[in-house]
Amino acid sequence: MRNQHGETTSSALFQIKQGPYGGAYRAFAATVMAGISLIWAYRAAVMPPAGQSGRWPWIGMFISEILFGLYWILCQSVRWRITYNFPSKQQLSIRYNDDQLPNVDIFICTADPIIEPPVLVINTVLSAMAFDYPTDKLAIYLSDDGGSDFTFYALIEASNFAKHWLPFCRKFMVEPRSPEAYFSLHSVLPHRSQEYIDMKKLFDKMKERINSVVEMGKVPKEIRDQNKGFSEWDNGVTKQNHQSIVKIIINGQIHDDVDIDGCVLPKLVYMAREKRPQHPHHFKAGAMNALIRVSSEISNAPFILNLDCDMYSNNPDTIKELLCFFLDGKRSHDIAFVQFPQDFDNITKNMLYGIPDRVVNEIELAGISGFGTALYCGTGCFHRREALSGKKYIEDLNGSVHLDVQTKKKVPKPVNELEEACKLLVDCNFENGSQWGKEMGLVYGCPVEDIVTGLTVQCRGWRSIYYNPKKRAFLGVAPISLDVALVQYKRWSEGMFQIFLSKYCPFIYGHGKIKFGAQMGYCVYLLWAPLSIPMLYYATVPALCLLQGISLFPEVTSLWAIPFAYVFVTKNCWSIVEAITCACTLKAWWNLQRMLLFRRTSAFFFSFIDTIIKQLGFSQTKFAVTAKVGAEDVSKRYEQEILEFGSSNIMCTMIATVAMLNLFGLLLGIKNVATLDLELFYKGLNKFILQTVLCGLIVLINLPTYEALFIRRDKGCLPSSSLFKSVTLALLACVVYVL
Ligand SMILES: O=c1ccn([C@@H]2O[C@H](COP(=O)(O)OP(=O)(O)O[C@H]3O[C@H](CO)[C@@H](O)[C@H](O)[C@H]3O)[C@@H](O)[C@H]2O)c(=O)[nH]1
Ligand SMILES: [Mn+2]
Repeated sequence: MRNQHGETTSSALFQIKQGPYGGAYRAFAATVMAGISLIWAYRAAVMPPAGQSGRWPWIGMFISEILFGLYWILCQSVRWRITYNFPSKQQLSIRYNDDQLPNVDIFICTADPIIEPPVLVINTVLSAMAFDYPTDKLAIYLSDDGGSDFTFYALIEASNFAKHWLPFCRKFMVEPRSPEAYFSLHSVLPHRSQEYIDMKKLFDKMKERINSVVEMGKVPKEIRDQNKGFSEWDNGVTKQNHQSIVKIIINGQIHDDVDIDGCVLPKLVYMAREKRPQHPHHFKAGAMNALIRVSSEISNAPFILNLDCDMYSNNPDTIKELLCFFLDGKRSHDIAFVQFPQDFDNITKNMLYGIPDRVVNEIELAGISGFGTALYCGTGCFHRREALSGKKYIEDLNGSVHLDVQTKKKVPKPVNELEEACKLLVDCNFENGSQWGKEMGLVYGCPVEDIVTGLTVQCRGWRSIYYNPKKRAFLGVAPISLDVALVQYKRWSEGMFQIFLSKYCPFIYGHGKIKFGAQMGYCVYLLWAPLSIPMLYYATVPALCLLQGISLFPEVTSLWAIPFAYVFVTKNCWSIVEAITCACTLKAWWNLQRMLLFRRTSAFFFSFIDTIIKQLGFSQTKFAVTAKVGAEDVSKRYEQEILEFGSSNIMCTMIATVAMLNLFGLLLGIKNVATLDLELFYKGLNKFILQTVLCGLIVLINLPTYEALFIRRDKGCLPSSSLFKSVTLALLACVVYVL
C-alpha cells in the first residue's frame, strides 16, 4: 500500500508533544542533586574514627546513600524528556479506506485453565474479534500452554457466540466488547432492550456450559462428538507432555464462517505447541515464537497485537488509532512496536497494592519513550512482524520500502493441510539449531522476555513508541492479594536483574545503538533487585542503632541536617504532586509508598539472592503464572482495601520482621531518651530525632502490618507462625546486634 497523498505536517497521522514543566523539573532536580552531594560530604567528613562504636554502621549508611544517590541519578533519565504521542484517526480515514488497511494478527497467550479460567480467556478473545476493523483482515490466535481441552472447548463456544456478539456490538456500538465486562458495567440499564436481554441470556448460558465442563473435570462425550478436534485429547494429553495441536476454528473461507448478519468472521485459531518434559519450552517467549510461525503460515499479517489472556480490549477503535503510528509515511518506517500501558479493571480507589503505578504509566514510560525506546511490556503491544521476527532496520534513503506493509497474498490451502503444516512449525525440534529465541522472535532464558526482546529490537535499529490514550485501550486483572503481587514483582525484578548481568546489559549491548538516556532508563528497572540491599539496610540498621544509642544522623540543630531534610521532604512532595497530577488519591500515594517498602525489602531482596544463586549456576529460570481469580472472601477484603497477607511465606515474614524491628527500635529508643534528666533529654532528642523520625515513619506505614499481626482474625491476616517468626527474628537481630 503506497501513500498517494502529499506529506504535509497537517496531514500527519500522529503528533508528538513534549511534556510540560520540563525546565522546572530540571531546576528542581539540580537542587536535589546538590542536597545529595552534601549528604555524601557529611558522611565522609563526620565519619567516626576507627575503633569508635558506630563506625561500621556509619560506613554502611554511607554506602547505602551513595547507592541511593546513584540510583536517583539513573531515575532522572525517565523524567528528562517526557513525550506524548497523539494519533489522528480522522487523518487515517481520510488517507486510507477500509480496503487499503493492512491485516492484523492478534496473539493471546494462556497457560493454565485453573489459574486462567477459560471464560476469562474467551472474553479477551471475543473483545479482540469485535474490534471495529474489517473482520476479513483480522485473525485471532490463542496459544494454550495448558494444552487443555477445556480451553479448546471454550474457544469453540466463543466462535459460535461471536456470530451473535459481533453483530450486536456493531448494531449498538457496544463498549467495552468483552461480554463479561460489558454486562457487568451495564447491568442496570434503565431501558434494556429485548436484544440486550437475549444476548445476556445467550452469554450466561454459554458461561454456564463452560464452567460446568470445567467443574466436571472433563469434556463430556456428547460435546466431544460434535467436533473432531477433540480427538487430539484422546491419548493422554497433559500440560507438560503432548503433541502439537493446531486447530483452525474459523477460517473465514467457508460459507459457515459468517455471523448472523452474513458478515465474515475473523479467523480464529487454537494452538498448543508440542510439549515434552525433557524439552525446555521457554514459557511465554516460546509460545509467542510458535505463534509467530503459525500465523505466518495462515494469515501472515504485517502487524501483530500481543495480549495476555486477561487483557481484554476496552476500546474497539484501538487498532485504527494505533495504525496511525505505523502508516504515517514520513515517520513510521522505523517504528517496530507501539506499547500501551498495562491497566486493570479491578482496581480499587486507593490502589492498595500500588497497582497500577500511575506515575510509572503516565510519566516514566512516556519519559523513556522520549528516547525512541518505549519498553515492550508483554501485553497491549503492537508489533511490526518483520521487526519482531528479527529483521534489522536498514535506513532507506527514499523511505519507501517499509511503507509496503501489505504482505503478499498466499494461495489458500485447505484447512487440514494448513493445520498439518502448522503442527510441524510448533514441534519441539523445530527450533533446534535456529536463531529462534536469540536473533529471531522473543528472546529465551529470561522471565521478563518482553523487556529483553524490546531491547534487542531497538538495538537492531528500530524505534518504539509508547501510547497512553485517555480512554484505556486494554484492561487486565490485577493481583488482589499481597503474596501474589509480591511474587509477580519478584519474577520481574529477578528477570530484569538477570538482563543487567547478562550480555544484554543496556550499557554494553545498547552502547552506540540506543541513546545513553535510554540505557539509563532501562537500568531504572533492571536494578530493582540490588536496590533492595541499601533499602533493607536503611530500614533495619537505624532502628538497631537506636536501640544501642548510636546516632547515625546529624543533630537536628546542626546545619548538616538541612540537606537530609531537604532531600527527603522535597522528593516526597514532588512525588505527591506527581501522583495527584496522575489522578491518584493521597491515600493511594501512601499505599504506594508502603508497597515500595514491601517490594524492596522482600520481593526485590529475594530476587537479588536468587539471581546470584542462578548466576552461580545452581538453579534455572522459572515463570510463576499470576493468579487471576481469588476466593470470595479474598475479593471482599480487596474491595474494602484490607491488606491480604494470607500465607506465612518468607516474603511476608520478612515484611513483618522489618516492621517489628522498627517498632522495637522506636519504643526502646523513646524509652532511652525519656528516662534521662531534662538537659540530657534535649540533647538526646537533638541527637536522635532524625533517626527516630525514620523509624517512626516505617512504623507508621506498617500500621496495617501490626493490625494483621495482632488484631485481625480473618483469613487474610498474618498467621501466628509469622508473628512468632518475625518477633523471634527481630529479637534475635537486636540481641546479636547489641552484643
Ligand atoms: O509458560 C507460560 C507462562 C505464561 N504464559 C502467559 O503469559 C502471560 C503473562 O503471564 P502472567 O502470569 O499473567 O504474568 P504477569 O506478571 O501479569 O505478566 C507481565 O509480565 C510478563 C513477564 O514477566 C509478561 O510476559 C506479561 O505480558 C506481562 O503482562 C499470560 O497470558 C500467560 O498465560 C504463557 O503463555 N506460557
Ligand atoms: Mn497478567
